[in-house]
Amino acid sequence: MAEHRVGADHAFSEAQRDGLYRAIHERRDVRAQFLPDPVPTEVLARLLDAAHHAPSVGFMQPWDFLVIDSLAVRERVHRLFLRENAKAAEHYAGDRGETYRRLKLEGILESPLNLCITCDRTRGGEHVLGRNSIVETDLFSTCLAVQNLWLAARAEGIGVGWVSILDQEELAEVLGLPEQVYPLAYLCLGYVSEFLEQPELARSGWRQRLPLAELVHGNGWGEPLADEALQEALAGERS
Ligand SMILES: Cc1cc2c(cc1C)N(C[C@H](O)[C@H](O)[C@H](O)COP(=O)(O)O)c1[nH]c(=O)[nH]c(=O)c1N2
Repeated sequence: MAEHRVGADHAFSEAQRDGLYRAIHERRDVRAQFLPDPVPTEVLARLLDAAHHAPSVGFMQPWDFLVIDSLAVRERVHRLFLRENAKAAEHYAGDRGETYRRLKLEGILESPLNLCITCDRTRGGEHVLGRNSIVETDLFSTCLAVQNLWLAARAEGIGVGWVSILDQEELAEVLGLPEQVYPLAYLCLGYVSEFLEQPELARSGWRQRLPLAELVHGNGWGEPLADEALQEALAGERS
């Protein structure tokens, strides 16, 4: 009798799995490597569809997508960024301040396309299944839509950069958002000259990836894992 492998009926083929993990590991936040080439319509449609297939609390689907190709709108958003980034820079002094000022933290004008993914906090009515205790679950859901799009974009060879150094109220005004609609993610999209191997912040010495083995606990905070083999496997994972 053939050996039964648990899950074998439902697992993807090895090549498909490799593709998924590759998208996860080689996804980057892109700021400095955008090319001006437009994102083809059918590719953009696939990315938006990937985002729309994210999980959401109570199947609320609180997201909307603003496709921003107008240079005038991008210039307005870029001005918001410059203002907020000047404020952010004040938090860092000395060498750290100099390093901060050298960081490229957005590609709003260089990328051919910007996308704002919003969260309608009222979608689904008064009571959304699963959102009784934790009201932020609509925001969490929308983050998952962002991640779906980000990974699908990597598979399509398209870079995505998230710009959060923006005043949300001013951004909402520039984009004409209704009161209940929160501008959750402002993204820059486009083909790239390269995908960096490491996060840009790691490369510039700002901050390194933490060792995974130190972040995984047993049955309570700080408890060792019962499964020592898992502990060893985690220690061997890529940095
Ligand atoms: C919610 C949120 C908000 C931001 C980011 C990410 C996320 C999840 N990141 C990108 C962030 O710096 C990046 O993800 C990490 O440095 C790790 O790099 P990779 O994404 O793995 O390349 C980001 N990057 C940037 O240059 N400007 C920004 O304003 C932001 N804002």
